[in-house]
Amino acid sequence: MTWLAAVLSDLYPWTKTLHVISVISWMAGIFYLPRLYVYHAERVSQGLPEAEEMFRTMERKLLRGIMNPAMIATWFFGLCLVFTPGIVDWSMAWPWTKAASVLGMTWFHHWLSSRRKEFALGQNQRPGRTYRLMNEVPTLLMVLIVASVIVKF
Ligand code: HEM
Repeated sequence: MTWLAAVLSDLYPWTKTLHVISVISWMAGIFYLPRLYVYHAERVSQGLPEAEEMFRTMERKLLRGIMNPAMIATWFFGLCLVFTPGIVDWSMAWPWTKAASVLGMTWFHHWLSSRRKEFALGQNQRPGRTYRLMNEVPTLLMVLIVASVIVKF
């Protein structure tokens, strides 16, 4: 065992603690930001321009201040867990369903980030209903991820 593998093994419970804390912060934003977009899209279409600036500030702070750092921390501690000896058995299905789902979650994060830039420029074309529907994407991925790591099929 290399020194790095030994360090990762010693730190395992703490790495997992930090992974789950980062996950909670990331998911809080992933579920809240599309809700903000629903209200933002609907308020603007109702002609309330004074609300526009407040929504833009809330969206920017949530994405840059919480979601981006939380996503990076989730990936960092998640990959530390992957490289911890004896944790991931790639001959099982769960690491693959988890990997596919976290890639999907990361794609969704970037999709939200692109939509934020459109809102910031006043160029959102999508109705509130689109954001309501898209809110189901992270819910489905979360179910797959949690079942993968807990059931370990
Ligand atoms: C972003 C890339 C991610 C990687 C590389 C990753 C990887 C891992 C690994 C290897 C474990 C250790 C499993 C074990 O100790 O048996 C783990 C645990 C866990 N992950 Fe992730 N993960 C990622 C993202 C996520 C996300 C987005 C969620 C939730 C939506 C999540 C939720 C969890 C939970 C709840 C555990 C603890 C399960 C337990 O042992 O009780 N992970 N992760």
